[in-house]
Amino acid sequence: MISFDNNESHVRYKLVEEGKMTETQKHSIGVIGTGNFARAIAKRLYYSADDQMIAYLSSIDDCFCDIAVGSISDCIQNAEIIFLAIHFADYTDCLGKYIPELSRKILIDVSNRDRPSETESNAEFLSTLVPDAKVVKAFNVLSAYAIEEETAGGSRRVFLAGNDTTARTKVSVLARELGFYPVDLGLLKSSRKIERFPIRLFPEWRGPIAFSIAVFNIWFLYIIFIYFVEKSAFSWEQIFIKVTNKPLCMTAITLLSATYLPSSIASMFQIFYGTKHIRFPYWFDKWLKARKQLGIMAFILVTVHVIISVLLMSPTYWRSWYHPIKIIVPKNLTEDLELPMVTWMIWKGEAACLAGILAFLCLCILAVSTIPSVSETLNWKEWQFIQSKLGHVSLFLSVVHVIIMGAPGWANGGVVKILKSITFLSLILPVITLTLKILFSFPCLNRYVTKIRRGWERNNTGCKAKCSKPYNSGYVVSKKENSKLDFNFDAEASQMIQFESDACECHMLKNV
Ligand SMILES: NC(=O)C1=CN([C@@H]2O[C@H](COP(=O)(O)OP(=O)(O)OC[C@H]3O[C@@H](n4cnc5c(N)ncnc54)[C@H](OP(=O)(O)O)[C@@H]3O)[C@@H](O)[C@H]2O)C=CC1
Ligand SMILES: [Cu+2]
Repeated sequence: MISFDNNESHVRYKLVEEGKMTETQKHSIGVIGTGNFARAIAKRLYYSADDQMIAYLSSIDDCFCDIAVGSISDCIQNAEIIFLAIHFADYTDCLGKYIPELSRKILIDVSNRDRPSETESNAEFLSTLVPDAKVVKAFNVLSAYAIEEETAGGSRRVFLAGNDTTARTKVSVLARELGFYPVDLGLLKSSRKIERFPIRLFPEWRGPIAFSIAVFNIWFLYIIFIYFVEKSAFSWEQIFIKVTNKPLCMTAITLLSATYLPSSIASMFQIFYGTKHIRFPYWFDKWLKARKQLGIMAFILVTVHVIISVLLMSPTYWRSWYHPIKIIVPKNLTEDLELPMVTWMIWKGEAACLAGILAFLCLCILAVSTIPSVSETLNWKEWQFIQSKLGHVSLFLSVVHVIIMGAPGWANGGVVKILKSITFLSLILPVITLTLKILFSFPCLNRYVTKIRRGWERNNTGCKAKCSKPYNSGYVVSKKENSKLDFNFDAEASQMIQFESDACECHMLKNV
C-alpha cells in the first residue's frame, strides 16, 4: 500500500492488493484532485471495480477507509491510468514537475472550460504539456453528481478521444465497467467537439423554435388584421383561445410542409447537377438537418390546436359546423313552452373533424417513432415508411381539413376574398410540397433520382462538387489520380483543398 502523505493530499489511490491480480489483467487507476469530481469518480471506482479492473485510488472520506491517500508523485508512479480531476488552469502548476514520470501513462482529461478554444482543446494543450503521456479526453460530459448517483438525470454516454488507440480502448472498457456508455470519437482533435458538449444548450432546436415563433407571429398578426382591423368578426375577449387557435393550425401545417419540402428540393438539386456528390448551400444543409425538430414542433402545435378545438366544441364557437337552431314560437301560446336547444353538426363539421383526427393520429405515430427506444425496434425500411409515407399522408389529411374549413367560404366570395383568406394562404406551401412529392413519385423521375442517389453521374468527366468551401465536417475528398480516399473531416483543412476538375472526387457522407 502506498503511504499516506499529509503534505500532499491532492492524490488518492489504492493499489492492487499484492498477489490478487496480475499486471496483465488489471490496471492501477489513480485520481489526482480532491474536489467534487475527484471524490465522485473515486467513489464510483470503489463501488464498480470488479475482478477485471484493478484498483483505484483514494479518498480521505471515512467510508473509503481502505483506499489510501498519497502524494501526486506516488500516484503517478503507481497508476497506469490517471484521472486528472483538477481545473485546466492548474495543469502546468500541478504537472510541470512530473513530466518525465508521466511518460507512457494514460492521462484522462476530464476538464471543461466556460469558453472552449476553437484552435486548441484542453486535452490538446495537455498532450503538448506532457508529450510522452497518452492523453484521452473523456468523462467531461458527466457531472460529478451523475457519476456518483445512478439515478441522476441526463445522458450516461461518455464521449472519448485520443491519439493512442490502446489507451482509448482501455478508457472505453473502464467507462463501461463504471456503468457508462463509451462513444469513441477517434483522434484527440475530436476533443474540441467533446469540450463543447457540456456548454451547449439544445443547439439543434434554436433554429426550428425561432422559425416556428416567426411563422406563428406572422399568421397571428395577419389573423388580427383580417378579423379585427378589416372586419369585427370577434370580440377581443376571444383573443386568448378562439382567435389564437387559428394561427396554431396555420403554423402547424406550414411547419409540416417545411418538414417534407426539403427532400423534393434535394432531388431537384441532384437532378440539376446530375450527381449526388454535391454540396448543398449552407441554408439548405441547415434546413435538412432541422427536419426532425420542425416535425416535432408541428406535432406540438397540432396537439395544442386539437385540445383547444375540443374544448370549444359547441355551436357557439364553431357556428359554421352546426345546423342553426330554429325556434318557432306558436302565436297562440296557452301553456309552458319547452325549447329543445339541440343541434347536429353539418357535413362540414363532421368531415373537418374526421380529417383533423386522422391527421393527428398519423402525427402521433410519427412522433412516437422518433422516441429512441421505439426507433431502435424498426428496421431502416419501416422507419423510412413511417417518416416519409405517413408524414405525407398526415400533410395530405391536414390539407383536406383546411380545405373543408375554407372551401364553403371561398364559394361565396370573389377572387380577392379567396386570395386573402387564411385557409387559402396557408394551403399554398402544403400544396406545393405534395405536388412535388407526387411529381417525384412518377416512375420516370423516381427512377432517375434513385439512379443518381446510387452513385450514377450524368457527366462524370469533371468534378462538379465544391469541396473547397468549408462549413461542416462529414465530407470525404478523394483524388482520382492516386485513386485513394483521403478522409478529411476537418473544416479548416477542407478549405485548403482545390482540385483540378478532372482529378477530383467529392463524397458527401450524408445521404438525403
Ligand atoms: N464538478 C463537476 O461536476 C465536473 C467537473 N469537471 C472537471 O473536473 C475538474 C475538477 O472539477 P471539480 O472537482 O469540480 O473542482 P474542485 O474545485 O472541486 O476541485 C479542484 C481540485 O483541484 C485541486 N488543485 C488545484 N490546483 C492544484 C494544483 N496546482 N495541484 C494539484 N491539485 C490542484 C484542488 O485541490 P485543493 O482544494 O487542495 O486546492 C481540488 O482538489 C475540472 O477540470 C472540471 O472542469 C468535469 C465535469 C463535471
Ligand atoms: Cu384545424
